[in-house]
Amino acid sequence: MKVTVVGAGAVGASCAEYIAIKNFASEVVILDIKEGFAEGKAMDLMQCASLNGFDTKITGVTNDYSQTANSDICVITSGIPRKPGMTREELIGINAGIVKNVSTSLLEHSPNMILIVVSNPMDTMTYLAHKATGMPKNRIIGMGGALDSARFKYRLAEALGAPISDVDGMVVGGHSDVGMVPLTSHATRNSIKVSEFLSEERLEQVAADTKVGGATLTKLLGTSAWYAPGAAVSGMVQAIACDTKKIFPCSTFLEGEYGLNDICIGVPVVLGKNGIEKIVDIPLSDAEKAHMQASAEGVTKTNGLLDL
Ligand SMILES: NC(=O)c1ccc[n+]([C@@H]2O[C@H](COP(=O)([O-])OP(=O)(O)OC[C@H]3O[C@@H](n4cnc5c(N)ncnc54)[C@H](O)[C@@H]3O)[C@@H](O)[C@H]2O)c1
Ligand SMILES: O=C(O)C[C@H](O)C(=O)O
Repeated sequence: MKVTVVGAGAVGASCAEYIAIKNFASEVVILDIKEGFAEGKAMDLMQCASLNGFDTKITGVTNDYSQTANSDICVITSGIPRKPGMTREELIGINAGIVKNVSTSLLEHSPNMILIVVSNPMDTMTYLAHKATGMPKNRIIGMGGALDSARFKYRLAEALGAPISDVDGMVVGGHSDVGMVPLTSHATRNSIKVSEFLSEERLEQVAADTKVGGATLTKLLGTSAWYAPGAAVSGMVQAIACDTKKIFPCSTFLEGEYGLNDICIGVPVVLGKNGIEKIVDIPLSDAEKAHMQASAEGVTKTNGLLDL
């Protein structure tokens, strides 16, 4: 199993590290445009191998796509992150050109790859990769919901005073400060609905804190987060590589599901060796349906800024 990660920055390196530590891939190639940067990150990570007990071979390359040839899974993390006070959508001007270029270069050398898009604004970048490469929709997957759901579970556990392992919950919709749809009505603590433990007001606060999860960290860190994003990507890569059929909320091209068309947005999907193996249609409450519709309108507006 060969995995390529484009972008050796904060998220790309974190993702490569988690993939290596989980020890399911034979090879990880990290590619960056900055001379020597990916080579340095790869060498540093390889020097963790004996300490952390993994056999994955990690190599770094400067913009040489021939080294990514025949990758099974490719991850795009290249592009600029936001600074405090910015929205993800403001990154489109620079990141669209990068994602278009990177996705087509990857496809030239790995025609059968499954592509995971991380760069922001992620739903629009996933849509762009779809249009730029013409790849089948099951092989282009945007990462956002897996991270947002991890943040939702963190906030729920905090409010419940419960261990995170006791909590389950999912966030669908667009990966943006306003577009996320935390599915509070489906969230549980050890199969008991969280509404049995928390007031409506407290649950609204949990949802609000979840939606600004990325912005909160960006304010604290001065740039956007990387540990949980890297862990979220590595979980998705593992599900595909090991054909686990686990369900993750992912951004995927919709053709009528959830009443939406010609858009990539977060919905629950089954991940396996073919990428997105099934889009899972779950019943939403009226309020969740309305949030999903508004979220889709926001993503469509951002998609309209693309030069396709
Ligand atoms: N979808 C999500 O949930 C999620 C989570 C975290 C970050 N992000 C996004 O991921 C992106 C990366 O974030 P980061 O914190 O790692 O940024 P970073 O600045 O640390 O790393 C980005 C890397 O991309 C490289 N790069 C730029 N153009 C390139 C190109 N054409 N080819 C190859 N490499 C190129 C840069 O040299 C840099 O090393 C940002 O757009 C950020 O908003 C998304
Ligand atoms: O917040 C960001 O800009 C980065 C990422 O999308 C995140 O949610 O951490």
